[in-house]
Amino acid sequence: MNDEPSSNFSDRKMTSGAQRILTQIRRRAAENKEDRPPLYEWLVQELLGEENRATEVLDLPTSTLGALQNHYSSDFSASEPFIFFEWQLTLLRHADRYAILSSVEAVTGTEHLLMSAMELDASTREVFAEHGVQLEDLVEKIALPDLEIGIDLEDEIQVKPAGAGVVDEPTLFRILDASANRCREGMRVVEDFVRFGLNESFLSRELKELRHLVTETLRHLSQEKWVTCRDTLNDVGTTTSTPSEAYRGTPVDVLRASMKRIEEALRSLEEYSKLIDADLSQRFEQSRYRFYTIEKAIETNFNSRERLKNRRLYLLVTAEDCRYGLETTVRDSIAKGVDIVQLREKRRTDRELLEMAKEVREWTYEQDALFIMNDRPDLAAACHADGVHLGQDDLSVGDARKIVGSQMLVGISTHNIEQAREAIYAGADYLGVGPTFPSQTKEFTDFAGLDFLSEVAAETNLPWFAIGGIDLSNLGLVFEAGAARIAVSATICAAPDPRGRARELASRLFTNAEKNVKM
Ligand SMILES: Cc1ncc(COP(=O)(O)OP(=O)(O)O)c(N)n1
Ligand SMILES: Cc1ncsc1CCOP(=O)(O)O
Ligand SMILES: [Mg+2]
Repeated sequence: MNDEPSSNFSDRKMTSGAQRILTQIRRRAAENKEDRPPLYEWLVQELLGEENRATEVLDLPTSTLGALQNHYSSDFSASEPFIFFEWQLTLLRHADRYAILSSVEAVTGTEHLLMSAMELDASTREVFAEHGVQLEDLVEKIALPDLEIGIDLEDEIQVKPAGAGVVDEPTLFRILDASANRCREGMRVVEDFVRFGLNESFLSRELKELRHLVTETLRHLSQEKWVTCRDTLNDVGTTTSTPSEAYRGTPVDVLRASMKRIEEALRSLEEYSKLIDADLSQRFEQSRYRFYTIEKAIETNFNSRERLKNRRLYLLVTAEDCRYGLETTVRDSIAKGVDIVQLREKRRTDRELLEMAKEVREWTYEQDALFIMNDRPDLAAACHADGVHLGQDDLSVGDARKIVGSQMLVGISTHNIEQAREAIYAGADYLGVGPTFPSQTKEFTDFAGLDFLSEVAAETNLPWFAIGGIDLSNLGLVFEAGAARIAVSATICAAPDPRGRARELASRLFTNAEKNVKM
């Protein structure tokens, strides 16, 4: 069976079986452009055509399965004009829901694709009903018992009932002492991950600073008395542990558990210190909010690194600057190694821009490149782009995320190290770093230059792209400054041979990455 989890498909957790079947349909749809492809019929045909989790969940007698396969072996004509990309997006949105219902890992598999097809397409539903299969039956088969999916494991902890007046001073100190330790220990665990696992200088420093701040606040809380009140042997909490506490599958599980512990501990400190000093309580509250921000930046950091892994060549396109037109430039350059395309149009009406964006979206999708919309989160959302790029004067990351949601990539232009730090802290997925050299595409009076690239290289491993006047002649200097990724425009769009230029740039980036073992 080809149903092992795979993480490479549109950043979803999806089994390789489901991924392969969707790729197959996409190919069929691409070959069959003029027709209105019968996508649901093709999907079911593929699902029934092999042994997989869908057929396993169906669990049909051979004769019924044979009859269904027979039905789906005929030629179909579609009743609706589906665009593959949008069709797949809807299908996966529904499939993901079923995946969440069926396991805590929420890996989307062939059985979830089948159920979404039955949910979304009346004719699929009818055909299966004729063969005695109802969607509800399949849902019942895949759904975990409530106990396993909805349970809050913390509720299982047995704590001695606390009567009125039980929180006397020593008890209060014991609570504060336990929370303070939990908080500091958790912070060490997180710092270790960020420092040694992510190799992130800036975020490590932020964490360290926050740990010192919390320690400083604790110092004001007559901590010397706490230790004398400590009574570890009689602490009921030391012997109670939940199943989730004992199991940590990956370092990221360790990290996440620790981040939650820190937040809980800070909350506990905040609440119980109110009984002693309201100002100190407020400081714990501020530390908790600051930690939420750092948590988000850490999560974004490793997610973005995964999503942009091996994507090093980023092309900015403006139709009128493309010597061979927009479509040829985009398609040819992706074919030769461009991994990300940004539509950067400054003089279009919104309607024109959205139409163009939808086209670039299709071209990039067909060739597995990412598509980023410049400046406009609203249009990025409307055309289902992979991301949006923001300048220093555009919307903030937070405001853009309100429009594009948490899954879309948000990139930010930065021109000095403070802006780069701020962007990391704000949860940007990647940085544009420049301008490095004078550019044919945009006029500048000030240049951040190569030194800025070196500063960013020392500060973060969040994906960042050196930009501004980069071409084959100065690429060596850009690499020497520590860049592993570049964003370019004129050197490809205005080149006599954009394919050759893209190939050469991609090859040099690849060789550089091999040398430096950078992501
Ligand atoms: C990848 C990338 N980096 C930087 C920029 C520049 O963005 P911005 O400063 O907003 O300027 P405009 O491109 O909007 O003129 C970018 N677009 N892409
Ligand atoms: C939009 C932008 N922002 C900084 S440099 C630049 C233009 C990049 O294009 P080129 O590679 O042609 O200099
Ligand atoms: Mg901009």
